[in-house]
Amino acid sequence: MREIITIQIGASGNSIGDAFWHVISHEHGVDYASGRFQGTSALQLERINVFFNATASKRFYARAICVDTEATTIENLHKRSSLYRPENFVAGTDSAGNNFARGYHTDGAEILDAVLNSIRREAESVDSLQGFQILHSIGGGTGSGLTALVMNALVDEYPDNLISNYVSIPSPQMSQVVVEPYNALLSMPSLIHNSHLTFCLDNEALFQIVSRNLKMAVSGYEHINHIVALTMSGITTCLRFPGQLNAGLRKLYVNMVPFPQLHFLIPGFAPLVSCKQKEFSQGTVAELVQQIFSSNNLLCAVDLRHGKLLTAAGIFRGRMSPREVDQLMTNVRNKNLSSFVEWIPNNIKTAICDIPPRGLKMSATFIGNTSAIYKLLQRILDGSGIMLRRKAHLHWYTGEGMEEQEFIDAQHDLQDTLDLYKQSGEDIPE
Ligand SMILES: COc1ccc(-c2[nH]nc3c2-c2cc(OC)c(OC)c(OC)c2CC3)cc1
Repeated sequence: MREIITIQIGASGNSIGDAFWHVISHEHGVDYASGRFQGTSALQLERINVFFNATASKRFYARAICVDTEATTIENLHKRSSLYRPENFVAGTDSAGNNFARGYHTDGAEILDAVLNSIRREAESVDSLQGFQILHSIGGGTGSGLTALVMNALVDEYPDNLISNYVSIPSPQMSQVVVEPYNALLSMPSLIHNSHLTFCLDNEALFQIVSRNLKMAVSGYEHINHIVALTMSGITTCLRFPGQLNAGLRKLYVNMVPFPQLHFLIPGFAPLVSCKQKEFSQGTVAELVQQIFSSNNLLCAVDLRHGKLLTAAGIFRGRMSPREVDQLMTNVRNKNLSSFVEWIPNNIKTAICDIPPRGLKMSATFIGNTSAIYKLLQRILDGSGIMLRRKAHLHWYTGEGMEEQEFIDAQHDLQDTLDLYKQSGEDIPE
């Protein structure tokens, strides 16, 4: 079996992780609270080991390392569910204070060995590790700094394994901490050089989806985390259920990422409509196809029309005609050839799983590798650049052992990737 270890870091990473485990434990017939299997189909068990471990008493637990520099988040997880193994909880004694430097150099560094020991124990107990999925934000200190530290260690200790990241990206509209742009900027070198697949979860888009699509007041992160969890469930469908694809992270990477640096992926999900709109929804495949190519259903505040798709993947779930799905997806490509780069033929792939997500008859999940992502990368560059020019708040970082040069080096890394994405929309990058 090709097992994946989930590493959820910081308050945001653990909130996203808990929502993910809530969704996929139900899909696999596992009771979220107890870990007991209550499923009805062999399909739910066939590839359950990709994300879960089975205990001797036929109970299941999440193969998840839950990490934070302070104990509160971890204690709450422990109270919520027996899906998590206590030995996979790693908590520090002092928050990283919304500061990358404390997550990387001080408060995070103090718990790095404990994190790596938990990862090692899980890695040594699986049959054939395929890789990691790391869930974190880059606006806070732990999700940015400690994640970068852990990723540097992972590439050294597990050089042959895939690293995928689900990254919550702060929004200037919803900024909680003034130095979020610095933490996001400082996270980029590690994401650029050590992540193979970086799924971008842009709070700016997610807040819009909740207010505009779902017509709900944005109060907290519950709805946002559920949308993210549904999307993660869609992205991992082919890993978790048998199907026509011999699905693994590496095959997804090889087919979605034409150049190593160009691995910043935009997820989308459909349907994302309010309860009222659901009554008027036709519930057709054509509707799903239209929605997943609409910028309103993307989890990043970018417009697909402002760039070209290098590659795209569509994962359809529910009982539907494969012929109709293929025809509609082929039509999208043929009617919008200018929206796809010419230098990658056959750059759109569709997969179908007849098991729909909970509460839906059918759904579609989109993964786009588009040059339009440069706008999101530019937002991170601009947001940090404004403060850096004034050297505003730098003392919080230099006081923890960092140099201003690290900010400048991160800007150069990010600018290089941004330029490569812009170029990819015009021609084959150099
Ligand atoms: C852009 O063109 C292509 C993209 C992917 C593939 C491919 N080849 N082999 C696989 C896959 C693959 C496809 C998936 O979705 C369609 C997929 O689910 C996210 C998925 O699972 C994670 C996979 C993994 C297995 C082929 C062409």
